[in-house]
Order: sequence, then structure tokens, then C-alpha cells
Amino acid sequence: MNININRLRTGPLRLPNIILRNSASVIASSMSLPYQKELAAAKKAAFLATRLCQKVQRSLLQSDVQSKLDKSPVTVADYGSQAVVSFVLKHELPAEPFSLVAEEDSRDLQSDAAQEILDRITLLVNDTLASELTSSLSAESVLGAIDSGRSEGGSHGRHWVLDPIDGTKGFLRGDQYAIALALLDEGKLVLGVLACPNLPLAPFGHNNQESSDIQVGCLFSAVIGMGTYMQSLNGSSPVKVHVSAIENPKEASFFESFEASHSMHDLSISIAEIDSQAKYGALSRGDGAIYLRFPHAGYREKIWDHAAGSIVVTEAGGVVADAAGNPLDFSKGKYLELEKGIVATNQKLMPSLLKAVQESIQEKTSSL
Ligand SMILES: Nc1ncnc2c1ncn2[C@@H]1O[C@H](COP(=O)(O)O)[C@@H](OP(=O)(O)O)[C@H]1O
Ligand SMILES: [Mg+2]
Ligand SMILES: [Mg+2]
Ligand SMILES: [Mg+2]
Repeated sequence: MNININRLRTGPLRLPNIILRNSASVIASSMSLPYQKELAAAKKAAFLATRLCQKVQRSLLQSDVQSKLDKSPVTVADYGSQAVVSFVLKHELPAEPFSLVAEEDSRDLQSDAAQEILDRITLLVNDTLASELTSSLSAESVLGAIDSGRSEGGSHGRHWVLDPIDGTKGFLRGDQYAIALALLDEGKLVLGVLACPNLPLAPFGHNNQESSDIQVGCLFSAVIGMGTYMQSLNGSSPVKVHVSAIENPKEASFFESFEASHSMHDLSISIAEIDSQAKYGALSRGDGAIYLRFPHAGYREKIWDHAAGSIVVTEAGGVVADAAGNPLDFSKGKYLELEKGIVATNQKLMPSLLKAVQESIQEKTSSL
């Protein structure tokens, strides 16, 4: 199976309040199941953050782009999305101790030069949360909400893990990005919510992607032991999804990063290039069968780049491992300790894929 890489149209996204009420009432009827309160809060946070991101993406101007010290582009939407998720989680789960490991922090927003951008973020966050707030949040509270993401995570207690916009480069281009939120409990991934505002509801790569009425906006959610569900960000009911059942490696299509430097390999294969953890979402519903990610030597993967995507794939029947076949360990702080790279596929393909990957690494090493 070949996957064509068409640029996706990014249609406006409507997020009617009814979605929030619907998901909350469905959840309320199954409160005895594990992590349902947290799931409802995480979905609400992701829906609201999506709204903020959509708004910014529609009106994206060059001036929205700020350069962080590491030179990766950060927009008001990254900060705004982090503030919204942090605020909603705290607000919805007031009885629980709050710990959040998140990508952004407010350091670059503290200077006088950043005042204007901070005002824009504050306005956006207040607009987005208007129905949740009794009074407006000040710029200081927004900075505080962003900085509640400074936890280091670890193997004890509960920690939320957030990438407020994963695939910032895709976001800036008007392509794929994701809001990725997961929960660690005693070092174990127990819940993940992945909002992919520009991912088509139909399988990725279908020929209909040039049509103007293509429906986009998917929310994937997974709770440990309960499977993975996908729903439209416009309000459809969640449906259970499964990874591809392909057993023959020759028939398997691959995903990799749009950014070539995030994934390098020499296998001769068909590849769909997508930014962000939308790749994990697409994999969880069987659009493709394999996701390989082999960054350059020395790059350290962060937990927020894989936590939500990982549980979304494993609960859909997939496996996510490093090149040695070890499961990913999210309990070691902000970074993943990995052998070489990340391999995600279904259970049937994993052994032969790991073998091919290891042989390819061996060949590369011995040719150096
Ligand atoms: N050289 C590199 N190799 C691998 N990943 C990298 C990288 N430089 C940045 N990244 C991470 O790759 C993520 C995007 O992944 P993808 O390639 O799948 O779209 C970025 O997330 P952000 O966009 O949240 O910063 C960033 O954390
Ligand atoms: Mg980033
Ligand atoms: Mg990221
Ligand atoms: Mg990010």
C-alpha cells in the first residue's frame, strides 16, 4: 500500500459547547471505571486548547513567531495552549495534587520586550476560557499557569505530561500538529489524549484529500486497559480504533517525521511524512503500519513528544519500543533513555521489524 503525501487543507474548526457536555455526560455514566474523571478533564483541556490553536493558526502572522534560545519557533499558541491546559486541569481536578511536565516555560516572556506578546497570550487565554471563568485572568496568572509545567516527573505519584503544540513547524506551515496530553501514575502511562486539529477523519492518504469538503479534526483518547477511541473534534461519538492487522512487512506502509533530521533510515519503503504525534494517531487507526523515528546521534527525546502518542498506539493493539525492543520508560524525568530510536507497529510485525532495524544499524556501524 502506498500513501500519497498531499498537503492537507486546514478548514475552520467548530467546537460547539455541546461536545463538552456530551463527553462529560457519557463519562459521568461510567465513573466507576478507572481514570474517567481525569479523562473528562483531559479531553476538555485538549478541546479548549484546540480552539485557541485554531484561532491563532487562522490568523498566523510572522510577528507571532518568537525565537527561543534553541532557535525552534515558539508561537503565542504554544504558550497559550499550555496555559489553557494547565488552568483547565487544575480547575477540573481541584482535589488532586497537581504536577505537570510540559515543554514550555515563561522565561522568554518575562522581559519588557515580551510584554506585548504576553498581553496577546493573556487575551487569547481569556477569550478561550470565557465560559469557564468568573473573572479575567491577569498576565501574572497566565505566567503562573504556564510555569506550573515545571515539574520533573519521575516514578512516584501522578504527573501530567504535556506538549501544548507538538509539531510547531507543521503548525506554522498550516499543516499537521497535535495537542498531546498524558498522565503518568507511579511511572506508568495510564491515560493519553491526542488532539489532531488538521488530521482528516477519513484514513490519511486517501485520494479524497484534495477535495475541499474534507472533514478534519480528530481527538484520540486512551485509558490503560480500555482501548483507544477516536472522535471528531466537531462532536461525534467516540469509536474504538485498532492498529493495522498487516502481517507481511512488504505490504506495510511507513510514517516518519516531516522533518528529515528527526528520522533517518536507509530502508527502501513508502513513507507518509507528517508533523507531530498525529503520526501515532494515524497509526492507531491503521492508516499505516509502521512508524520509525531515528534522530541524529546525541539527540535526547523528551517524554512529552511521545507519551500521549505511545499510549494511544499501545491501547489500539500496537507496540512502541526502542531499537533494542525495550518498552519506552516515561518514569525517568523529562527525557527518555533510548537505545538509538523509536519503533512503533503492530504486534505481528514488531519482531521482523526490530530484526531489520538492528541489521540496518549494524551495517551502518560496521561501515563507519
Ligand atoms: N533533531 C531532532 N530530532 C528529533 N526530534 C526533534 C529534533 N529537533 C526537535 N525535535 C522534536 O521533534 C518534535 C516534532 O516531531 P515531528 O518531527 O514528529 O514533527 C518537536 O516537537 P515540538 O514541535 O513540540 O517542538 C521537537 O521536540
Ligand atoms: Mg518545541
Ligand atoms: Mg513536541
Ligand atoms: Mg511543542
